Amino acid sequence: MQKRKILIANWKTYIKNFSEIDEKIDEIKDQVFLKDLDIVICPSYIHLQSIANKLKDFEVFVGSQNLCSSESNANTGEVLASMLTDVGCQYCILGHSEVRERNNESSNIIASKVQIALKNSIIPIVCVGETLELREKSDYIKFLINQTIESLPQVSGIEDKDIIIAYEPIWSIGTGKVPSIEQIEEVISALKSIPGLSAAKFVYGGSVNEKNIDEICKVKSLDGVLVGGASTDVAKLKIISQVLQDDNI
Ligand SMILES: O=C(CO)COP(=O)(O)O
Repeated sequence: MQKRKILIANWKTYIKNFSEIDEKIDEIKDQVFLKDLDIVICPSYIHLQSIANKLKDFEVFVGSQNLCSSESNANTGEVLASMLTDVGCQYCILGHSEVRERNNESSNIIASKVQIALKNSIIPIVCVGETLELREKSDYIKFLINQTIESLPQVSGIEDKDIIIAYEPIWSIGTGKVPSIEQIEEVISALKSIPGLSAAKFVYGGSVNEKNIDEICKVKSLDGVLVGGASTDVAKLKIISQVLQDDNI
């Protein structure tokens, strides 16, 4: 059975002030038509509550870009999963390569964050991806399968849980370089072979924009896309959402 398609907008730190955020959300409400698609907006922590409030009666979801790996009280500088749930956050991006690299975050830590997200009714969007060097020099499929398994709590324990696996090759993020249909297909079908992920959705991220979304939609094993830069432009977001809905990827 085909899963409902999803468009995840990772706004990273592109949008810096509340007035710009307000404008974008109003534009999304006015212009983005949703029928056969879920849209998740992932702003920085500071803008999350305001966006969740603005989107309360509108069928667009809100996600965070990380969460704390602990649930205790003393975590200076962190945001707990329960705090995210409290402000209306339904999704969370975990293991993004920018976070893995900056925070030296291991897949084991990401696995514990996935567990915490699920416990707090947050759908984890688990990012995996290889560097260009790894793709050229070693068995990248084996690496990606291992990275995915290590980034999940315990594959047998997550069966039937709502989880999103995002394949984001690091060499494609923000570079304009997009893998071929065959290259995406190869990775997605390898990741889908991991036991226990029958309920999971699989999305692609890395330089997705309004011009290449038609081509990316040819990857029939995908359930959607994770978009960075282009998602902060509502006109582009609108085109991407329309193509996803029109095309049965
Ligand atoms: O990192 C990404 C989404 O999480 C991809 O970013 P770009 O779409 O800007 O390449």
